[in-house]
Amino acid sequence: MGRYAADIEQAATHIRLEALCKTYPGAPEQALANINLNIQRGEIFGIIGRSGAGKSSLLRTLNRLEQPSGGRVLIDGVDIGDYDEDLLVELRRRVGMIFQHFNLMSAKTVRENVALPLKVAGWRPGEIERRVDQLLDLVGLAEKRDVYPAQLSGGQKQRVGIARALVHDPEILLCDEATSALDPESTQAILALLRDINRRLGLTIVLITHEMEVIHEICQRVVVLERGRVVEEGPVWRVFGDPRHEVTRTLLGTRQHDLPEDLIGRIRQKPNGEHSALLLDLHFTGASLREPDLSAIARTLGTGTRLLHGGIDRIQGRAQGHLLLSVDSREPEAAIIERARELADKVGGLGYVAAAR
Ligand SMILES: Nc1ncnc2c1ncn2[C@@H]1O[C@H](COP(=O)(O)OP(=O)(O)OP(=O)(O)O)[C@@H](O)[C@H]1O
Repeated sequence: MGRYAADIEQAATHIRLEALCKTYPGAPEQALANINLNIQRGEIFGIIGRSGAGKSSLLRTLNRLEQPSGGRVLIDGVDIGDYDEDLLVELRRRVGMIFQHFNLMSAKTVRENVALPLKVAGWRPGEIERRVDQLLDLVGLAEKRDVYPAQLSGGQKQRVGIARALVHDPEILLCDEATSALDPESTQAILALLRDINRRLGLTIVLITHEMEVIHEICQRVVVLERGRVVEEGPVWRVFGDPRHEVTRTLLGTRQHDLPEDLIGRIRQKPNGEHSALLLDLHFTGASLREPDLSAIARTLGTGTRLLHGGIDRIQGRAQGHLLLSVDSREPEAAIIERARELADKVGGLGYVAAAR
């Protein structure tokens, strides 16, 4: 992670959305309904939500590819809603964009693809050459400058897309599912590149994705949309570590702690005789910055305590996750949970399992 959420919170607002609404002609529902958001300068900001939640609509209002039906989009405090054609051309140079399917011209070489927006802007050939070389160096594609897109891997194509998006030295980069068409290795490489240009160029990056790993890897803050509304927003460590809205929990489903089948089969609501152990969930949300202290767990819960399932992940420098323990004790559940509170951010009993002998 580059900057952590605390630093980002102190940065200046770069993009501000005020009561933003979007209704498409003939559509029964609003695609965006009263969105209020601040995106800070230099942060990597993620937008997630189910299909049709309004992610693309939101992203596309930031460079006026979509015209809002109501509310305002302010960039550096300036409302872009009244921009005329000339100002829109200038805006789209300040706000670069990359796409899932790269949108490259297949009949043009890498160099020509990157050069095109500069040509359109009337740059002189010598200046174009210098700028294109500089950008291809930045994205690590200098040796591919004269090949055609068909000869490139997906990751390399996206590097061309990134170089092209950076030609006018934008202050904002919009990423529309930029890694969704890539294999895991290329995804990692593109994310590393985005992180690198965010740091080196101070770019504000706004991305939409259905890949939660992408948010986990590079975003500092994330917003969750549902039916055009913001249902949850916050630092990634908070939203991922302690999701509050059901939609967020569903989206994070694969990352969340799920009980394995065999354990589900063994859980009883009540202790079953002598050999029942309480199944205790220690949840580390990241809020307290605490890390699981194994000796404290053993001291507090007793030496008969076993780790059955779970694990700890790290997001933005915070340990997060669940540890599922079986606690072999005759004490009432409430007393065990009370004592366990000092061990984790949240503690809960999930039932009873047969104690190990
Ligand atoms: N050009 C359009 N005309 C009419 N309705 C549209 C148009 N574009 C989007 N919509 C509708 O607006 C809503 C939000 O769509 P949007 O594409 O912003 O969602 P999304 O979260 O990006 O979805 P996905 O993840 O499937 O790409 C959906 O109900 C969609 O059907």
